[in-house]
Amino acid sequence: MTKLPVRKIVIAGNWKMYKTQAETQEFLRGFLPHLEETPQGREVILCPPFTDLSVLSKTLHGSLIQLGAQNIHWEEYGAYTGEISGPMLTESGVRFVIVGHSERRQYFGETDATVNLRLRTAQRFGLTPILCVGETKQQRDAGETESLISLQLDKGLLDIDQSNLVIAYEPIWAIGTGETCEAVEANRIIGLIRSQLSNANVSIQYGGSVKPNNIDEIMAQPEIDGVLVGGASLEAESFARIVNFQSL
Ligand SMILES: O=C[C@H](O)COP(=O)(O)O
Repeated sequence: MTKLPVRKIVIAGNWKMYKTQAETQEFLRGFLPHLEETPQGREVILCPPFTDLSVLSKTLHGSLIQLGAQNIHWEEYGAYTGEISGPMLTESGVRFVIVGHSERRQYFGETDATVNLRLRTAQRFGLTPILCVGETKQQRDAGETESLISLQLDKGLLDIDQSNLVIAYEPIWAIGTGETCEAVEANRIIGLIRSQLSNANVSIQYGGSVKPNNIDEIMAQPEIDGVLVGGASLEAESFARIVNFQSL
């Protein structure tokens, strides 16, 4: 299948709970010059901790990089200690938000129902959500990958506008482990995800131990429209190599 031009290439760095503001400035000094070599049409997103959003928003104004957040609450305001709202994010210059990352599901009790609420709210405030789905090693070994992902999509995407959405397939066993899912297998699962969508033009990323040495092969796969990068997005040179991947 040929990639349609309407499917955007979306490359996002998820910094998780890494980088102070000073470290962020240092990263940008090393990273920004590399964007001069970035081919047109690639959407580059940084999703830092909340405390870095304002500083990034000011520094990145007018650059190719878009800002993303790692979470959004479904209420506009209220007594929700530790959460953040849509208006707070948009005021900080945020355009994208990661929803349903496996670390949120595993450590913070995120369910498909709360994922759906967060997705709806992100869209209500004009943000583009990046919905994460993926299976554990145990679920893969039990042959449950396809049914699990199908359920995550069914419940997560209830009443969601698929014209303003990015999906990330992140097999949990490949996150932070150095064990990448074979590119061909990631392509197969992403094809299945696409077949379940009402809008075939949704950009679908792969995430899980994406590195400079495997990015070209991953991006050569016809169904894969981008990557969601954890560890390798923390270092300027390695994230620059990923953003400036070579088409095979
Ligand atoms: O959101 C990013 C993913 O969790 C991937 O993390 P990783 O690249 O460190 O494996």
